[in-house]
Amino acid sequence: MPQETTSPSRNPRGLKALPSNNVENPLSEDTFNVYYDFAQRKAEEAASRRYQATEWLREMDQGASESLPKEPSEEEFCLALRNGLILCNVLNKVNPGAIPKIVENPVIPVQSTEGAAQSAIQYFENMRNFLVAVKDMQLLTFEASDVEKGGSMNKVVDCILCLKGYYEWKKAGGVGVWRYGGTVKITALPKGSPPSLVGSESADDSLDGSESSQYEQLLEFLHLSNEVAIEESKTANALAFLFDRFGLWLLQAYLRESNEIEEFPLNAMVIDTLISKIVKDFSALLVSQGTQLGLFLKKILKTDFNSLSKSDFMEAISLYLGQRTSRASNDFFKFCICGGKREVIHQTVNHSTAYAQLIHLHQRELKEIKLDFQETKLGVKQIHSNWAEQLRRLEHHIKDLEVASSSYHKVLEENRMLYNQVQDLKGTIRVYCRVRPFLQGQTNGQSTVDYIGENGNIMIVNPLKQGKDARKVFSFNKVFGQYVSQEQIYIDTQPLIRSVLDGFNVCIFAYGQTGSGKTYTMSGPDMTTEQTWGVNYRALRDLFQIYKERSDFIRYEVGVQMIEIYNEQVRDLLVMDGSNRRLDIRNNSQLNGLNVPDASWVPVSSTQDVLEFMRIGQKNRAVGATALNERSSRSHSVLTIHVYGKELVSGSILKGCLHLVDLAGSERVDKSEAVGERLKEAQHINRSLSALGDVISALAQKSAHIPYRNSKLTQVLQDSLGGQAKTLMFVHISPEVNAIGETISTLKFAERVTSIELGAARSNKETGEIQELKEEISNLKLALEKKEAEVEQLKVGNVRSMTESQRGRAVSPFQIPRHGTSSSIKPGDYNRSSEVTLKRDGLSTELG
Ligand SMILES: Nc1ncnc2c1ncn2[C@@H]1O[C@H](COP(=O)(O)OP(=O)(O)OP(=O)(O)O)[C@@H](O)[C@H]1O
Repeated sequence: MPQETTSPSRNPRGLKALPSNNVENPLSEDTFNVYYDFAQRKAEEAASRRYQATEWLREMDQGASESLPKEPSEEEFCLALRNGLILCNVLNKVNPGAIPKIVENPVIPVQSTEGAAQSAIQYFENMRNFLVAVKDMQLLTFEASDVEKGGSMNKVVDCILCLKGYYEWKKAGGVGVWRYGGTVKITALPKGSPPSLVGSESADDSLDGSESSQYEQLLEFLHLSNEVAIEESKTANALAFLFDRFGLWLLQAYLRESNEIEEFPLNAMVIDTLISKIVKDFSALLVSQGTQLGLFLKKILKTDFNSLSKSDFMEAISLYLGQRTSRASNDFFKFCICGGKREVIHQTVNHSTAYAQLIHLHQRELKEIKLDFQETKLGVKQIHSNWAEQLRRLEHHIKDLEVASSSYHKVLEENRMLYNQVQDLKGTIRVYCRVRPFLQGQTNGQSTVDYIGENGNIMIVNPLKQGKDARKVFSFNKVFGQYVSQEQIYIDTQPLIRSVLDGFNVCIFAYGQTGSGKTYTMSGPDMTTEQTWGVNYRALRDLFQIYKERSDFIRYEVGVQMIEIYNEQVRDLLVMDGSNRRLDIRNNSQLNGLNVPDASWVPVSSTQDVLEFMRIGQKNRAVGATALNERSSRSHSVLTIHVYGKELVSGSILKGCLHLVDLAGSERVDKSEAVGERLKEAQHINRSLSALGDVISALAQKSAHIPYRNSKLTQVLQDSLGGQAKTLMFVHISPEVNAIGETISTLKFAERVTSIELGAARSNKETGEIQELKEEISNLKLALEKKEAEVEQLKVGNVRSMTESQRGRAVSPFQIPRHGTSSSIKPGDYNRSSEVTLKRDGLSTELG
């Protein structure tokens, strides 16, 4: 081991730049030690590189192994190489023919003066050739003065090691450009630059020769040449290490990615491809890094060199590193924010600054979020309390509304009652108007109904007319729009049903042109669901309900009749035998309250009973087809419910009847385009409806004579139109434009009806005494009749006729038989004929 590397007193390279221990520059012991350690380390590294160069020279040249010791001192090394012989021989081995002629004088001991002179010649010749050849090969060179005493042996060592590297690369079959130490070197020199400043062949094109020279000078200035070389080799190692890691990570990542593939084709080709990809990426990365660093250095080198101190340089490097770090941190942030994989970051990035900034950013964001959260919380709380307040106010308001609404309903109810009472007192006929909706399949075209008011007004618009004539307002007791339910229609009718059980006569009839909805209102579209039940069924349901409620103090008997007026003939609809007997109408003196006493009278005790008979009646009803309506009823149907009640305590008798009338279509004859039988029907219908109009007109004018007898219809309804009855008319209209004529005439007729005052209705209630007296009179009358008949028979000796007059009179509790009413109801007979039905429904037959 040479002495200079072990002895601290020896300066292997002079250490001229290191501060010496002199009085002008006194150093503390610590500082001195630091410098000393540094100098020693440098000397050791320089010696190690020198030995490396020596070893190679000895291998390459026989002469070297003789003249150059294995581990020469710097001086020995310099002496051995000074004549350039070894260097030229070695260079010719590396690059045969590089030096065509080598001056090979016999070796003369260096101590002799002659030898020194010869050596000087050799030195000039050989050294010059060597340096030129090395320069031509674009390898590291040195200056001729470097092999003199006091020259820089480090440069000589660098040159030899560079040559060695080149040689080994070449021997290994090196292709392309060889880079010394694998690092980028400053090579390009301007013309005329001293050969000593030649760099390696790897060029950084962005740096010009002067910069290159400056770099060398800078390194010299910093006394870092040697250190740089060491650092370079360290960097090379580090890069090699990084390369390995980077490459292996990529490899790992690739293999991990392909985890699911069972049989991974790890053949040579795959490995080669992978590795070459990694190398490519890594090289690109290095080149870009190198470029950036080069730019940075250029920036520094462009500054005034003389004013650049070592600390300035270090500071600049720190600045650069700082900038790089912060840029990397930013990238790192972005990566994190973009949702990069954390574990990957932990593995690959160790940026404490980045973490710190990230944490800082997160904390700041957290703080902002917390503030936002607090604000939102407050906002929500505020909204909540506002809501609660509003809710309280709303509840209060709703309660007020409930109170107001209940009072309003009470007032409404009261109004209705009062109104009905007034109507009752006035005895006016109540008229309700109902508008039929457009039928299924009809397009909801223009409606003639323009407006329906709350107070019973309806405005009809005639699209065929212009100006004020186009609109006409009619007033009724109530107007029901197209979508009013059956239930709502019935509500105002309900009080009338109670009246029937109180002994009043009530007549409800439906008026309107064919297809305007009369049957719909009276019977409903079908009987299957209670929801669609018409007025008839609802009325009967209520009637029997009240009947039951009062059963403790009034005993009721109820019977029904159903007749049809067709072509001015009255027909019984409850016949079971299909007979088509013409029935007579008898008014005024009917003690039993039957205007058509010969029609079947059927006792009933429940809604079901009535429904059953109504079904029979509907079946028997004459139905004909016209151009206006396929199923046009061309007759008036009258369902009459007779109620007889006896108050159990007082014995008073109550007699009421309810006429439910479904009139035939009210349209004019010409409209129905009927001929023959249909024409006859239409004429009869028109006549009866005209008669109805005449009766109404006469009643409205309070005429002395009311022409009831002009039609069967007015005759049947006489009690309900003029007497002490309560009458309600449902007038129906269709909304279609083509029905406008009929609609207006219907409404005009109905308006006339509204104006009629019949006077206050009267109950048919008779006290027990009157009833007894009446019965007595009746019995006396019967007895008298009997006597008269006997006398008559005795006179003519016709005993047979007498027996006939006594036979077949069925008497119901409220059916006081009249002389000559041989066709009065015989429930017994009826029961016999409809035995099956009656038994099933459990009908009372006690009236028979
Ligand atoms: N308020 C309503 N809602 C729904 N459909 C109705 C309404 N009124 C009537 N209709 C429908 O209109 C058509 C004719 O009605 P409806 O038979 O009751 O008329 P009409 O005046 O009794 O006829 P006709 O004089 O021939 O007896 C029927 O299909 C019926 O279902």
